[in-house]
Amino acid sequence: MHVGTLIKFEGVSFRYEGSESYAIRDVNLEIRRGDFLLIAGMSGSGKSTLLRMMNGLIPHFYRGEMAGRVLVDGVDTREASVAQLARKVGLVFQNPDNQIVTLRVDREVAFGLENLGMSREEMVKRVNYALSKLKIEHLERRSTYELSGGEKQLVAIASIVAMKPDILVLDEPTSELDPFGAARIVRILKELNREGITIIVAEHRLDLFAPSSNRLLVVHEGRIKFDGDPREILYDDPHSLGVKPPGVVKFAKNYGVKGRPLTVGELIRAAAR
Ligand SMILES: Nc1ncnc2c1ncn2[C@@H]1O[C@H](COP(=O)(O)OP(=O)(O)OP(=O)(O)O)[C@@H](O)[C@H]1O
Repeated sequence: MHVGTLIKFEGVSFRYEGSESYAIRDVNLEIRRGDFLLIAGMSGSGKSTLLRMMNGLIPHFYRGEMAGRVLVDGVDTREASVAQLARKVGLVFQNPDNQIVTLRVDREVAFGLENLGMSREEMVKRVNYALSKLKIEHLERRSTYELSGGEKQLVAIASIVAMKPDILVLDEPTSELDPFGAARIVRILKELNREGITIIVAEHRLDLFAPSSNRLLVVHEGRIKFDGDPREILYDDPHSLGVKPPGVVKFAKNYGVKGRPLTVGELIRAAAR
């Protein structure tokens, strides 16, 4: 294993119980410390399944047939409990309603910390840290029932950020958010990444996430079909893998702009050259 490898998949396949086909097929993958890894692919391609294998939800909670092994910081996920893995890998669920379990925002953000046996003083610090990182201090005393879908998504992320995991895994974190809210999530994740947290995010909104990612993985029918620089696949042949190229890419190709820009800013600079 390379120095700096945090998560390693070795010949991993998984079939959910009751399902005839494999959701993940023979996946080999190394995720390194500091990566901002974006996972794309059509609906049902296996993105959520891959993420569930990174924190042990598979095989500990989801039943099925698994081949190969997943190592998190050198530990086989089959040999560690989900609670142990949660100290390293924080997973934000696709649907915040499946994650939020308490009635008030501050309690929700503290919930995971209570299970770590942390002092009250440290817990208050962590809750404040997470609320301020997500810029949702104003929601602190609100009932979780009164939150909008977007607010719930931010609270769900804050409750994982409070645990300060080495690796933050997010399954479509912007599904409930408008473009401004989604751009805010990208900024927050970028900041966390700069602070040393490894970010892994499954998303359909490539236009927002690709510019911040150092690496893009395209999953197709349970297999990794591309693993590399986002600019490469988005400019070469995204359609063959069911990936919709961002508007900037379409524009740059139509008008022959060089330099493979991914953001409007890059596009303008490239066009001016
Ligand atoms: N809990 C489950 N039980 C049985 N089959 C499942 C379960 N979860 C996912 N699957 C199946 O596994 C395959 C991969 O699904 P997965 O949810 O990993 O894809 P995805 O790329 O995350 O999709 P989406 O973008 O819609 O979230 C699909 O065929 C799906 O029907």
